Amino acid sequence: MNLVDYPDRELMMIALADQIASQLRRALERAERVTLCVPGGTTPAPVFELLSELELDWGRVNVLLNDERWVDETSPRSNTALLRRHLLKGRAAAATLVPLYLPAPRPEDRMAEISEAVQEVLPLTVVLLGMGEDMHTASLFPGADRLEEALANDAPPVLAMRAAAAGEPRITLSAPVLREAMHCHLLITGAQKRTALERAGTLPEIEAPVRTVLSHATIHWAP
Ligand SMILES: O=C1O[C@H](COP(=O)(O)O)[C@@H](O)[C@H](O)[C@H]1O
Repeated sequence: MNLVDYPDRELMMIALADQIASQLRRALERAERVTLCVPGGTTPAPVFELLSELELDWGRVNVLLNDERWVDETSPRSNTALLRRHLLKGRAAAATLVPLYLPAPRPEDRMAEISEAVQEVLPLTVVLLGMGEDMHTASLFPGADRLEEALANDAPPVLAMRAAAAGEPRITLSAPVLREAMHCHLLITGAQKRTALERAGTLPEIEAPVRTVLSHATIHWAP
């Protein structure tokens, strides 16, 4: 595991935002457009705030979530709303959001459109992932209904996913799309997630889905 320990969260968020911005800048020297893929949840807002003010040709950057809860943007659970509040503003307002949620009762109702839009922005240039204490990443939850399919090498790029621990239905990128990213970062905070990360290294992917990216990712941890 390529694990970087930081003395505190603030330092970690600054270092991580700088690394992501440099990787995007370097990729923009060789490609017309690049794709940044980011998590939702409670951890990444500080890194989003820092990134949104960094110098970058944001007009050539696609921004895509790792996963979304099937709720509209008025919900406090919406990862898209989090992105709009903390990342897609300031300099980064010029980036293009590729939505993982479109209004409909179920993810399956809009899957064809969403999947087509996602495939147009692959491969991911930089993926930043989070992890839950249950060792899920994106919406690859232990015990989820389509987890085995999502972990397979021939998985479709985007899947609907349901799991007891997930609350509402989810839509998520699959494991091969995450693993094939040019640069992969996993952002983890606190003692409980550190213990969960170490445990994930000893378990099969089906029990600890985050394991699917552990050999590809730089893992950033702070207490
Ligand atoms: O539900 C989700 O959880 C994970 C972890 O979130 P956190 O609140 O523990 O930081 C997140 O990475 C994912 O994108 C989100 O949908």
